[in-house]
Amino acid sequence: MTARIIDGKAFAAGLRARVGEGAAGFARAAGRKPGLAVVLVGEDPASSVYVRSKGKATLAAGMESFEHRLPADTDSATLLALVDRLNADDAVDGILVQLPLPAHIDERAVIARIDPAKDVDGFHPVNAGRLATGLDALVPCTPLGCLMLLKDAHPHLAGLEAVVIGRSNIVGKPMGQLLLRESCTVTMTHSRTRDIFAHVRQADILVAAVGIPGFVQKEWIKPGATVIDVGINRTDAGLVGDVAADAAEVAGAITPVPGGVGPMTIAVLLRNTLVAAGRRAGVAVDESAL
Ligand SMILES: Nc1nc(=O)c2c([nH]1)NC[C@@H]1CN(c3ccc(C(=O)N[C@@H](CCC(=O)O)C(=O)O)cc3)C=[N+]21
Repeated sequence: MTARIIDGKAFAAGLRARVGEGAAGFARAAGRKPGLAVVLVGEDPASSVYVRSKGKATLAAGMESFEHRLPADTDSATLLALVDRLNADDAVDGILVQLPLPAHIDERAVIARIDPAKDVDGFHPVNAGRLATGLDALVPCTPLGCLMLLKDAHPHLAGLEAVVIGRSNIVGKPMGQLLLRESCTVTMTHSRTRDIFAHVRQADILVAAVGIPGFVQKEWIKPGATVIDVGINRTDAGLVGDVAADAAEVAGAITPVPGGVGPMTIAVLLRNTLVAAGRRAGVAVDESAL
């Protein structure tokens, strides 16, 4: 058997189109477009590419894009002052500060400074806490994108064994929360987990977010499992995921790299911006239609 390939690129295109319709409806009701501000400190080439594609996707969805590029030696006070200005700017519904930041800047302090209502990355402790306690939250884009792909593949997630590899605040932890919210039995594994394959082997649903190319081996996969590969690793062989390519011979369904989770991250960012705009402006946005 060979796995069905989950087409994240196509799903993301559909989501972007639905967000575009929602953005047009918002604009009619509010008299302005939803606005997303993206802040990039320094000139990391990969980050620069992502920021440009975010800007293009934002405009294509009928939203305003505000790009702020600051030099690599920008000090914390300057960056925090920019965040304060964006927090106060009524045209800005979403704020994304591209990570990682240069080492001399305290990332946590910057994230904590963003108005939680504009935190479209869902990284602010208030949003993390709201997600964990079952309140309406802005949810991190990558794990929410993974969940959308999973729900599409598996209308009934309740009771399934889900294993997450990786415990970052950006992917692993919120992914675990989302799967728990869907009533999966969730196992969180990480670099210190003993006999990790013995856990992975139980997984009906596997989400791999470790950042090690080909870390998950074919033999670890339960036959028929749904595998979401969050890894985007640049190697001499090109972009590869955290799951070995031959795992597709065993899995029931699997996301490719590229063309899987990556495109979903940007589409969900636009979704979160529309949701934030609706909540801020008191304009009804049908989140269930997204
Ligand atoms: N505050 C913050 N929020 C982020 O969401 C954030 C960030 N910082 N820093 C960098 C990472 C990375 N990221 C990606 C977005 C899209 C693709 C994507 O579209 N990938 C395509 C193409 C990959 C390629 O060709 O490079 C794919 O997987 O098919 C990948 C990675 C968002 N990030």
